Amino acid sequence: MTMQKLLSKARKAIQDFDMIQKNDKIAVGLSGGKDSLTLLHILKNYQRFSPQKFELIAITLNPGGVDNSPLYKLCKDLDIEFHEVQTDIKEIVFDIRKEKNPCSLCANLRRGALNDTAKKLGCTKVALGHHKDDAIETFIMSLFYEGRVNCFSPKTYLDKQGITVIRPMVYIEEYMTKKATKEFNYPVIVNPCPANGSTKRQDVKELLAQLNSTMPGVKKNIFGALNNSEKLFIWDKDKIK
Ligand SMILES: Nc1ncnc2c1ncn2[C@@H]1O[C@H](COP(=O)(O)OP(=O)(O)OP(=O)(O)O)[C@@H](O)[C@H]1O
Repeated sequence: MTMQKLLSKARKAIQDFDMIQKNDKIAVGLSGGKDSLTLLHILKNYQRFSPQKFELIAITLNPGGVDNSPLYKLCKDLDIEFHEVQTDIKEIVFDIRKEKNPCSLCANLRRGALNDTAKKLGCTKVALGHHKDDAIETFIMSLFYEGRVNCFSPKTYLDKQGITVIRPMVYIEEYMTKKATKEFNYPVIVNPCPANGSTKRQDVKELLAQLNSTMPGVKKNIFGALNNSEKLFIWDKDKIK
């Protein structure tokens, strides 16, 4: 039942944003966290009935010193080609650059290494495990911390690398990835990051949960606004003049 629900939401997002084309080779960025493990499982199932035939592989970037052997086993069981790339991201972020706000540098380094590896392996697409709650949180973080109306896109073509990033789980709520993780017993790799859980994203997540309990529907409305570009009423001086 959980897989059927996940598949129906993923299929809708894939179709709404035209994410997959015939003969695509898609690399799932597999962190070993619940979200990308769920994504890998969804795409493996989706492959069976997708109208566009595509190849699927998984890439894991090791930030340094993580035992990812459970991911090798999982991919073997699912019959998915698996690539682990050793990196020195942890050393660069924490020992060399000694970043006070490590998350954005770490995310940039991971994104670059993942896209480069996918390109080298002949992939046309990279799939990331961002879900609906990530989108709502990112939208609010941009507004609150940067004063911008902005969010990541469900599909982005990167012309430098010639690769397209897709996020097939943008209609899937986080609670569903937690449920899938329990139900299918995914081999979750504990995130070794010292900043894990104490980030701005965590603050916004908690704030939204509080708001949503006192004002039910808040998260639904934020997500609705994100999907309604025609109703973006902002003060445009040139148009108002
Ligand atoms: N070390 C990594 N190797 C490969 N892909 C990664 C790695 N870290 C992150 N990604 C990809 O980028 C996405 C977003 O990264 P982020 O750190 O926000 O993860 P997350 O929201 O905690 O998700 P997850 O539960 O999959 O770790 C992940 O879902 C995954 O697809």
